[in-house]
Amino acid sequence: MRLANLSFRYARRAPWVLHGVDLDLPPGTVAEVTGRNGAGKSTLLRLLAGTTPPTRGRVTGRPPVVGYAPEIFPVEQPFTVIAYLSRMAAVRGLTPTSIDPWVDRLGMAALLDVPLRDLSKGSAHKVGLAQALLAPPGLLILDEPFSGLDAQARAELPGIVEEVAAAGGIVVVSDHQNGLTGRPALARLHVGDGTVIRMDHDVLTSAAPGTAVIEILVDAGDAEAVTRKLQADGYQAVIRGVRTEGNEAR
Ligand SMILES: Nc1ncnc2c1ncn2[C@@H]1O[C@H](COP(=O)(O)OP(=O)(O)OP(=O)(O)O)[C@@H](O)[C@H]1O
Repeated sequence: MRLANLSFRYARRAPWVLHGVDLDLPPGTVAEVTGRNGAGKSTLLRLLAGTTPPTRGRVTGRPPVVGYAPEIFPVEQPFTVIAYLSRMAAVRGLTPTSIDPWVDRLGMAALLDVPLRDLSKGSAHKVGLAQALLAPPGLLILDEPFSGLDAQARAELPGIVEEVAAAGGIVVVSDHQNGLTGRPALARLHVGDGTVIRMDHDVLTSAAPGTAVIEILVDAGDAEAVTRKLQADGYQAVIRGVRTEGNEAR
């Protein structure tokens, strides 16, 4: 899946939330989105999920089955949990039994007959996660998935992420609680100043102790040549991101 020169703002004269974002997310990628409050993480997730169209630029190669669990599950719907999940299963062409494993894994058995609007915050969050997982997602977008979850569901979530990635799915998680930190190949997408910089955890942590990890800015057009030269000189060098606006790469 690829984002090409993607820009977004909420209104015509509003400031750009994201500007000129280029991003490649190969199958099996697990990425954690970081950035300060208001940086644009949830906006990026909605653009990835396709629930918000970009103002400019393109998203290509989005997998056909997208599971999206928003930060706040919309409970103002006239259904019980089981009626809602059954409908979601039917919409996706699945039988009602597709709900069972998620009821079990997320610990939702006692919630099935509860009206959505009576759910606690954490329980509503579980329903949001379950609906995103009903059909095996080629792209799974989780906005603050650990927020408000009880111990059983928290413990279950990293395994669920691994299963989706192992099946070739892309998983993108916005997570202030660092619930996936420690995963060996965790891509980090840092959102700030309207841009998204990719910092791969394994690159930063695989440096031998005592090794200095340095970041340099070069003209975007020179980035590949500079990287090859550094590699030829024996350095570990990767392009972490390109800032279209400043025409720089780091
Ligand atoms: N529906 C909206 N209409 C107008 N502006 C919005 C809307 N949603 C978000 N914004 C603005 O877009 C910017 C990015 O918001 P976003 O929710 O994507 O940030 P975030 O990084 O997810 O923040 P947080 O960490 O607080 O959840 C903020 O300035 C926010 O005020």
